[in-house]
Amino acid sequence: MAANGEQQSTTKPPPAPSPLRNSKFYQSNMRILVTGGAGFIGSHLVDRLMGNGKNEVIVVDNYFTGSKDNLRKWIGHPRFEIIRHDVTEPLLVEVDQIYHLACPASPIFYKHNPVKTIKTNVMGTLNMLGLAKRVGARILLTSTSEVYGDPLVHPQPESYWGNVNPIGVRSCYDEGKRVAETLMFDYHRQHGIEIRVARIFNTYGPRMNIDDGRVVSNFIAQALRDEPLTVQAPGTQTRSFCYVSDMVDGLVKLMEGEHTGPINLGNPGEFTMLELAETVRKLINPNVKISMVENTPDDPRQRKPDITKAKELLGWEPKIKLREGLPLMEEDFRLRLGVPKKE
Ligand SMILES: O=C(O)[C@H]1O[C@H](OP(=O)(O)OP(=O)(O)OC[C@H]2O[C@@H](n3ccc(=O)[nH]c3=O)[C@H](O)[C@@H]2O)[C@H](O)[C@@H](O)[C@@H]1O
Repeated sequence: MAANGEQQSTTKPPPAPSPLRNSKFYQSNMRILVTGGAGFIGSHLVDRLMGNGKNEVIVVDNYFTGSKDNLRKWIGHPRFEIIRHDVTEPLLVEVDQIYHLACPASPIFYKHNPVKTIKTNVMGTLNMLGLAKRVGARILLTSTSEVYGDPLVHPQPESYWGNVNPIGVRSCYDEGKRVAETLMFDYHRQHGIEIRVARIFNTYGPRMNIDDGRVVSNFIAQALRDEPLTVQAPGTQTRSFCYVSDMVDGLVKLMEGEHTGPINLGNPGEFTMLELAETVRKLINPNVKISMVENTPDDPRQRKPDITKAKELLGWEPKIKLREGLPLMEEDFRLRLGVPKKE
């Protein structure tokens, strides 16, 4: 281990990138693959990558939770391509960078077909690492705060190994992402692949599926529909919510920087679910009720990122506070649900 806690590559140099990169007539545009690019975070990342006016972006998605609608503005653009493909099957494309996001992230979706979830994490990551090795691409994995399980250390630094139930209903995702991280580091050590590992904490913003099932989208949709906000018991469990544009900044900085990670990306502002419900109620609909409902097994009791590494190594920290981000998401949900703001 190096002094900063990162794993060092012990063997081969990285595979050579395409000869085009070193040729006299160098292509200035990067070819970037985004798996899960039609999803919530993926589509915001695509906007950022396309926005620099040079990159060519290829999206791969099986549309289980993603939607072409999220990419509407890029469809037909000469530097943009979209492929309906499931990452559990191999893929061959010539690219320079791979952002590997593909996997359902909301507990109700990842628990819906747990065998498929773990296959996506394990075989999907193997396939993308195989592609990175073959074409000499740098690959970034979006891992998750769920690798810390129900954490006994608070806040969670990257050096914490976690407290995960290996046979619980969440393990298809938690353990799946843990294996995905292992595969990333094994390919790095054994084959010299250039890797980047981000551990993403709860993220929210426009384009989340309205019936995604995660807490911020649930509360906003419920407040707009005049339905009670469903706080899962005990309501004192905490989460830290990062606005999606901050998250995308962090992902791009990690990919472009020199550090393999793992690096936590999240907003350290910590709230109980009851506090979140109160905030949403005050902001959107003061008449709405809060109802306490049953929780699901193994729900982490506390979660807050230690972002010292992200600050020091990437010069990144989130800018948007929950109170600033929620209204932006409210606006998007109002449009999609057809609920105009009352004067
Ligand atoms: O939002 C995310 O980015 C994260 O969402 C999930 O993690 P989790 O923290 O369980 O997300 P939620 O389903 O939004 O639950 C957060 C908390 O809110 C509570 N909750 C959820 C839904 C609801 O209607 N009411 C409610 O009180 C849950 O009990 C839990 O304590 C995923 O497992 C993570 O991979 C993902 O990074």
